[in-house]
Amino acid sequence: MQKVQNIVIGFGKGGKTLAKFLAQRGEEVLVVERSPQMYGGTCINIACLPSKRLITEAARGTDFAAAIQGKIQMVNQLRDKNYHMLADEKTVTVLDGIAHFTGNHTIAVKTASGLKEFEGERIFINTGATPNIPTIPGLKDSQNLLTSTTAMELPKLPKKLVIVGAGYIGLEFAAMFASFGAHVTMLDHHATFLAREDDDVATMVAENLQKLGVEIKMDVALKKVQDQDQQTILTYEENNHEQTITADKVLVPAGRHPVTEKLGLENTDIQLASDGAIKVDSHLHTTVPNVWAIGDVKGGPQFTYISLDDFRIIKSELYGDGTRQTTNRGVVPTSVFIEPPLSQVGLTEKQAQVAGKHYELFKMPVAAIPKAKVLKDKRGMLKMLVDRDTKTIIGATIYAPESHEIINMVALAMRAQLPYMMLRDQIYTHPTISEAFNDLLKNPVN
Ligand SMILES: Cc1cc2nc3c(=O)[nH]c(=O)nc-3n(C[C@H](O)[C@H](O)[C@H](O)COP(=O)(O)OP(=O)(O)OC[C@H]3O[C@@H](n4cnc5c(N)ncnc54)[C@H](O)[C@@H]3O)c2cc1C
Ligand SMILES: NC(=O)c1ccc[n+]([C@@H]2O[C@H](COP(=O)([O-])OP(=O)(O)OC[C@H]3O[C@@H](n4cnc5c(N)ncnc54)[C@H](O)[C@@H]3O)[C@@H](O)[C@H]2O)c1
Repeated sequence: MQKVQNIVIGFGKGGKTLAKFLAQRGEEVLVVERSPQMYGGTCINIACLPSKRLITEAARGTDFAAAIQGKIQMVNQLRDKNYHMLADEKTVTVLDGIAHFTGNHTIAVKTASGLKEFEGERIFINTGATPNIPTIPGLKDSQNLLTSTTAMELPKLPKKLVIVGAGYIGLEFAAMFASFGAHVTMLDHHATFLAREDDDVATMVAENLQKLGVEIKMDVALKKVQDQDQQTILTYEENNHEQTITADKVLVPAGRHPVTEKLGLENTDIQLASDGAIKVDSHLHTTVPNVWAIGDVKGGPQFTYISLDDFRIIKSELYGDGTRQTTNRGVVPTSVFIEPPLSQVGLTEKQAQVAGKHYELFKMPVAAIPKAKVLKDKRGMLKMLVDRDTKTIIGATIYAPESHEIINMVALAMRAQLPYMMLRDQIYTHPTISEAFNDLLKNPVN
C-alpha cells in the first residue's frame, strides 16, 4: 500500500483549489476522479458554466443545436485547463478511478488497470451531489427522462418539455428552454412558488416566466409517468382532480443529494448526518481525525462558491490561524440566472418580519432606472432592508438586470457593516444598474 501525504477524492471546486494550494507548498497530493469527463468537477462540466452559457445563448437567439455545440467546445477547453492546472504540478498525481474507503485512512481505487491501494496522512472528501429522482411509478424508467446533465446534451430542442421541480435548476432551465422556443410546463409539489421570496417578488417572477410562455403548476402531486410511442404522459393531481400532460422530454430537477453511496464509509468511523450528508464540524472535520469533507457532500447550501469557501476554511486550519469556520462565513449571496436575474442576500422582508426585526424598507421598480431604458428591459424591482437602529443593511432582493453583479456589492457592504448611507451616497458610473442605489435608498416606504 502506497503512503501519500494528501488524498483528495473528487475533482470538485474546493478539492482542486486545495490540491493546487498544497502542491505549491511542495506537498504531495493524490487526486482521484472517477471520470475523465469530470476533471474540474461538476460546475465546469455539467452545471454552472455550461448552463449559464446556454442561458446566454438562448437570450441571444442562438439556434439550440449550435448553442449545444458551442457549450461542448467551451467545456472541453475548461476541462483540459483544469486537468493541467493539477496534473502539471510536480507533486500532484491525478488518478482516474473510483475511490472507496477500506479503513479510516486507507482507500482503494478501482482503475482500468486494477485496484490500487493508498494510505493518506490527510484525506479530503469532495465527491459532490447527484440528482434526486422522486420515486414516482414510471419516472425513473421513462425513455424521456432528463437530468440537468442530459438536458444540456440534447441534439435537438424538445417541443414540449415538462420540468418536475421549480427550484434553482427548474427556473433557470424553464426560462432557457422557453427562450430557445420550447413549450415548458413546470410542476412542483410545493404549495407556493418561490416560497422563500417575498410575495411581490415571487409574483413578478412568475408573471415574467408566464410571459415567456412557461406554465407554472404549484401544489400538484405527480402520480405516474407512462411512455407512449415517442412521448411521455404524466398524470398528476391538482385541486383533487386528476390531470394529464404530454411531454417530449421530462426534466427532473428535484434537488440533489450528497454522493456518499459506495464510498465505503461503513469501513470507517465517518458518520453521516440525518440528511445523508457527511457529518462535519465547523472546521469541516469529519468524525475521523485528519479526514475532512468539502462542498456538496458535507450538506448545507450547494453552491460552487461555498465549496471554494470550504477550501479557505481548511487552508486556515492547515496554514493559517485556524479562525475560519463555517460559522463565520458571513453573508452568502445567491443569484438565480433567469432574465432578469433574481439575486438575494441576507433577509427577505418576510424573514425579517418573522424574526421580529425593526427595519426600514426601501423599494423601487427597475422601470425607474435610466439604464433599464437603455437595455429596453424594465422588468423587476429592488428591495433593501435596513436596521432602524444601526442603519446597516440586513437584506436585499434585487430582481433586475445585472443583479448577479451588484448583489456582491451589497454583500460586501453587509459584511463590512457599512451604514446604508455609503451605498446611497456613493458616486457610481452612469448609466448603470448599481447607480439605482442613489435613488432606492433615499426614502423608506415604511
Ligand atoms: C445544472 C446546475 C447548475 C448549477 N449552477 C450553479 C451556479 O450557477 N452557481 C453555483 O454556485 N452553483 C451552481 N450549481 C451547484 C454547483 O454546481 C455545486 O454546488 C458544485 O459544483 C459542487 O462542487 P463540489 O466541490 O461539492 O464537488 P463537485 O464539483 O460536484 O465534484 C465532485 C467530483 O467527485 C467525483 N466523484 C464522486 N464520487 C467519486 C469517487 N467515489 N471517486 C472518485 N471521484 C468521485 C465526481 O465525478 C465529481 O467530479 C449548479 C448545479 C447544477 C446541477
Ligand atoms: N444559480 C445557482 O446558484 C444555481 C443554479 C442551479 C442549481 N444550483 C444549486 O443546485 C441545487 C439543486 O438544484 P435543484 O433545482 O435540483 O433543487 P432545488 O432544491 O433548488 O429545487 C427542487 C425543487 O423540486 C421540488 N420537488 C422536489 N420533489 C418533487 C416532486 N416529487 N414533485 C414535484 N416537485 C418536487 C421542490 O419543491 C423544489 O422546488 C440548488 O439547491 C442550488 O444550490 C444553484
